[in-house]
Amino acid sequence: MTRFAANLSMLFTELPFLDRFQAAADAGFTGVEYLFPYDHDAAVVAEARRAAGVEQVLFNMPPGDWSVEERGLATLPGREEEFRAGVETALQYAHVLGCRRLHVMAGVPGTDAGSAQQIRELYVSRVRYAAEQAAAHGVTVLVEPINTRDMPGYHLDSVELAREMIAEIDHPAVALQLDLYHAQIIQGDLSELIRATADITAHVQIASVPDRHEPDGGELDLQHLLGVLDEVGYTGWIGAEYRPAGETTAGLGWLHRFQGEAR
Ligand SMILES: O=C(O)[C@@H](O)C(=O)CO
Ligand SMILES: [Mg+2]
Repeated sequence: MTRFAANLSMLFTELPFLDRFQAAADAGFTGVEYLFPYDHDAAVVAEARRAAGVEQVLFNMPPGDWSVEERGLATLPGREEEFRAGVETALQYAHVLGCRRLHVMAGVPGTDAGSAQQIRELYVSRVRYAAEQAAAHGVTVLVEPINTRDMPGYHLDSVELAREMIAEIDHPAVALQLDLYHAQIIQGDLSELIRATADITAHVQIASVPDRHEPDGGELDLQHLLGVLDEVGYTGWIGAEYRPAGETTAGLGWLHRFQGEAR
């Protein structure tokens, strides 16, 4: 049975954050993910999760100052202390929330961040550090290629680069977060991509392309993609990370259709 997680940063935003857990459960989701829990006390978020009876699948490590377009610290020189403190905070939340996956965002290094080689070395050392800390807590650190139309200048802008980085970091607690929405915009050829990355993929996300709405519309064929994930033996979670075209529950026909099918 395919397991779908509601991304609470995008779904059920009609409701306050803490109410979205129950809304996701009521809609039929068995797991949740979101970008950041840090505006709330970990115990309060954990109680919302527990009361709703959903699994905490994923969230992101602190990204720096989101309001000034910082999108992760892993490639930003001179932010070592903040990066390490963020790893610690994220692992504390993961412990309280019972979460086994943390996304570490690469960041937008900018033109004054150093040479390509220096940025690469910094990225490798920071993600390796996060993985070493995470492994001690039974947590896997994920890296996610993001398309630069949505996030201009984002460092990890291709799946090929993610594979190279994972190989170079060479730590069992690092894996790929394969967001099929970004991957379609970056390169397409998704069936082959799912097959080629099956050995390193620990989390998948879906949305329609190009609008990032419900995953059963636009240029992707969700039924086909779920079939390929089945074919390669993917048994992990699939995050529904899209902006609903209208009210969230009104657009959940896809969930009922695919969850209802014995897969
Ligand atoms: O795809 C996305 O945007 C997210 O998965 C994320 O973590 C960064 O915004
Ligand atoms: Mg994503």
